[in-house]
Amino acid sequence: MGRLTEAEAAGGGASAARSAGTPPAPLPLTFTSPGCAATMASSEEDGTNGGASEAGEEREATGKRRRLGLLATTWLILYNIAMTAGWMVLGIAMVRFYMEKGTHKGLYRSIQKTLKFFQTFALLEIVHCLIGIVPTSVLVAGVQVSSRIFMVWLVTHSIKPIQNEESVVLFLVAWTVTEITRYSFYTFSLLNHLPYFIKWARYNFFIILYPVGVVGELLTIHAALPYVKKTGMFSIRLPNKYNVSFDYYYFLLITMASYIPLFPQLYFHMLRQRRKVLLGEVIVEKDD
Ligand SMILES: CCCCCCCCCCCCC[C@@H](O)CC(=O)SCCNC(=O)CCNC(=O)[C@H](O)C(C)(C)COP(=O)(O)OP(=O)(O)OC[C@H]1O[C@@H](n2cnc3c(N)ncnc32)[C@H](O)[C@@H]1OP(=O)(O)O
Repeated sequence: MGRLTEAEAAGGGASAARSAGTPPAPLPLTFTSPGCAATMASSEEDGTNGGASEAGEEREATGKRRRLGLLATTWLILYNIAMTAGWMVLGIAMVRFYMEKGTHKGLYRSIQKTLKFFQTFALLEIVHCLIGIVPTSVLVAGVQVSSRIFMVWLVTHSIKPIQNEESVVLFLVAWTVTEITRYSFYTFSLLNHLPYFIKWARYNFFIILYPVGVVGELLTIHAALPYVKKTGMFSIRLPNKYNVSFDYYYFLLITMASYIPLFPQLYFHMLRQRRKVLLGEVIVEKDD
């Protein structure tokens, strides 16, 4: 499978696709698409003409909202507002804590309830995708959300001795800035009043924040390893009546290793989204 840039799609690429008997890919993928894309890679097919005039974009957005339905749009607006507010509260609490105490020690403890609530609430993103009210790939959303839930509940919440690690602050800051930007981007987009700065921030901040967040997460899991090994927490040893064994220590090692194939997929997905939205590049799959 090859890919066409916008210029190719407009000219030779599109005609090549036509002459091959393949109709050009429908652009853009709308909210009425049947559910979510099935694979991470397939999410790149949803080309959008980012180079269209503002009026065209607005018409397109309005059309999209109409097709999405009032109920789903209203729900998404409320959801995104709530999430923006939640992550803002978290961000302000972190800044206040640091200004008052002058240390990061105790910071996680002070914000953990808000963090757990809003990060767990983000499970709805997988639901949104499954029921087809957002066009994100269910795999992309699933990997993103489940890795966060794992970090919050099965690592940071469960392993108290690591809660004061600097690496926890690293991923908390990366997550918080990202989510305030991301949810406000969705909110303003749904309201058809998207300031350019928010759009720019949504598709540029991640370039630094994604690796920073991943480093924070990996260092935190790494810091947890000695404790997990010593205590044998969440592990099941043989012999037992079910004849099964599970070692959380090795599970953590495997999880760390799984970042190697999975993180680049998410990162490149975001780079493709960036090219599409900021640079107006249309990526069209063509048959070889
Ligand atoms: C059980 C053990 C599990 C262990 C797993 C281990 C896996 C390890 C690998 C994972 C590493 C992850 C690390 C991560 O946690 C670190 C960080 O997050 S650090 C901070 C930086 N992070 C980021 O920048 C995150 C970037 N990620 C995202 O933005 C999303 O999660 C992602 C799902 C990747 C976004 O993808 P999406 O395809 O949705 O992109 P867009 O935002 O451009 O949206 C596409 C279209 O969908 C519409 N949309 C999406 N969501 C909404 C919504 N809530 N409301 C309204 N509309 C929505 C959006 O408007 C776009 O529409 P259109 O194309 O029509 O304009």
